[in-house]
Amino acid sequence: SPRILVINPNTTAAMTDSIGACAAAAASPGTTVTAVTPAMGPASIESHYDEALAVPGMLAEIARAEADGSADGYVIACFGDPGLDAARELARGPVVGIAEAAMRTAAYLGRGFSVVTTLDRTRGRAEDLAAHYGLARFCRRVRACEIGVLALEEPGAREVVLAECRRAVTEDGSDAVVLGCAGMAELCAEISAEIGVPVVDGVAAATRTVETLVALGLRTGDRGEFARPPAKPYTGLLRDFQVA
Ligand SMILES: NC(=O)NC1=NC(=O)NC1=O
Repeated sequence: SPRILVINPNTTAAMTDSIGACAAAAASPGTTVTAVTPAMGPASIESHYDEALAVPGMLAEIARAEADGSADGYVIACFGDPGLDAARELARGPVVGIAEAAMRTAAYLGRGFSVVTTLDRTRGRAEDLAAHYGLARFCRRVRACEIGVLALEEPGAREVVLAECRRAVTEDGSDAVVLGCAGMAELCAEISAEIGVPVVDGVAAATRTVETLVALGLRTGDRGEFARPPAKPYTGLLRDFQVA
């Protein structure tokens, strides 16, 4: 049975627990889902700086799982898809980010989707990812709740997210809404029930996507761009990142 490692690239264990529960709920009965928190990195990812500093800790989790042979595929559970291409160089099995999975899934559901994310400053990243994945024509708008990632747990946050999702339907004419943060995963069912269009949570979408790729015996091509990185020294805090 497939073993999926879900990596929360930030270092907030409570978020890892919530993400892991959503991934496990989405997975098929025979699939094993393990969620992990990196040993180092930002408490949340809300800027390019946070995203850059999340990558080494996330990659270390993939390197460990590859050394153990303990995972058949990986989910990177942050809406910036941090370190996705580097992860694909290290992993034998498929690696899927929650933004790519959610956007590709939403594109099956109609002519256009809106993304509802956290801080306004992260909207550009979501727009860039849509374009990078060839989905700019499907992504009608990226909206921000102006709620910090760790503030999603606070009272009143879910109402703000719900209101923004409603506006995505009434103002953007979107056929689907994508939740633009792993911290929103547990709100998906509730928001879906309220707004009358499909709501895509990237944690669930990525988990099922990895499961499907593994079941089809598919993995990242390792002939060229995504071959293992060339061996070389890394210094200072990165000295343990030398690839065998
Ligand atoms: N757009 C986002 O808020 N992304 C995220 N930051 C995190 O720490 N986790 C996410 O999913």
